Amino acid sequence: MKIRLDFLQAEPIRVLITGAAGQIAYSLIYMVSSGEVFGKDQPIILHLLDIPPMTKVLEGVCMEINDCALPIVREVVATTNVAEAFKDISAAFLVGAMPRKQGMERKDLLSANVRIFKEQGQALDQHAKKDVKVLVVGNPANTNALICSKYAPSIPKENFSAMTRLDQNRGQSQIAVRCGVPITNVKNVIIWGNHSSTQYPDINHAEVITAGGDKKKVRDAVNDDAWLNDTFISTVQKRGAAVIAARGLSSAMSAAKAASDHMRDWWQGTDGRWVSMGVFSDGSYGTPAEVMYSFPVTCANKKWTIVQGLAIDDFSRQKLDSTGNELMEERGEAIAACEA
Ligand SMILES: NC(=O)C1=CN([C@@H]2O[C@H](COP(=O)(O)OP(=O)(O)OC[C@H]3O[C@@H](n4cnc5c(N)ncnc54)[C@H](O)[C@@H]3O)[C@@H](O)[C@H]2O)C=CC1
Ligand SMILES: O=C(O)CCC(=O)C(=O)O
Repeated sequence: MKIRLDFLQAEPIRVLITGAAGQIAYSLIYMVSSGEVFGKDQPIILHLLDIPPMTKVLEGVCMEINDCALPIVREVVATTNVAEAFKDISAAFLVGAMPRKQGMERKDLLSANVRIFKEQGQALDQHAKKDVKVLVVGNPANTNALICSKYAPSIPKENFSAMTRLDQNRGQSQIAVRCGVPITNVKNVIIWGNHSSTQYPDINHAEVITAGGDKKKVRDAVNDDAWLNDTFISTVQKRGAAVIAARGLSSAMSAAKAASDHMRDWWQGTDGRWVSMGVFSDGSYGTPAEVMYSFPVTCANKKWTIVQGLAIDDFSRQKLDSTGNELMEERGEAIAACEA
């Protein structure tokens, strides 16, 4: 499919979405193609990858992209060929993987999904641009991102990230509802660690503009430590499972929105706002180095920087350590699965 619009001057960039026939991609493709992520003046060539049994579904998705008549979409490369999918790409959303079913933990997907990310790491290494920005969404996202980067040694480790933005959005939304304010009034909710039930949603540095217009610490505005230290944390940690129980399918619309938010902020910058991203840990805050740990970061010039100097109390310390331990365990299992 080709749509050519001569008035768009910028050179198109190639953007890959894997799992393109799946449910997250169904929302994500539109968000990316509407200009939300890379900018309304940035033409794109969409690369869509899925597996051969999904070819017909992928054809239907391509028909719909055509029918959306999207000004920035110059071309669609829909394929089941990994080399073609990764050729010359500048950004990748690695969504394609098996989702968990009711009763499973995300790490139960590890052995099935980690091999996909080994293969795609190798494909990035061989075919993608060296400054490609990679967002891993497929679970277990942090460890899949680590494996992807391990098998793409020619691409800087800083170019790989895992999605914890959905958890951040969930946390901010819980606080906004509790305080009775719009979501835009809440900032600096942090997700530390793994995108799993050990993640630590931390409000100790978060602020809210209250309904009365005052800027307050979230802890003071909510004024209910029992709710903040227990119900809030477990609601965010278990939100994915709650959606599966309700829908019979895992979160998709909200996951696509979070993937768009994550890549947009990385690409276009956060202007000082903190966002949470799973990134290659340098050991900041006493976390294990060389795992993909979610930190608060700011982004500028297409680079992320970990927010430093935050006070970590004993309650938080224990939670940062426990999710870090899980990531180290996953790393060991994933490397063993890739080498088997
Ligand atoms: N990090 C996060 O916050 C979130 C992560 N997820 C994860 O995202 C992943 C995708 O979820 P859905 O879109 O709902 O699943 P889905 O099952 O609807 O779609 C997945 C698609 O990936 C394709 N696929 C499988 N293996 C592939 C491969 N090797 N290459 C390319 N495509 C492949 C499948 O054929 C399918 O079309 C799951 O692992 C899910 O757990 C979902 C929500 C949030
Ligand atoms: O919970 C899951 O395993 C699927 C989707 C997900 O990761 C989430 O909703 O947070």
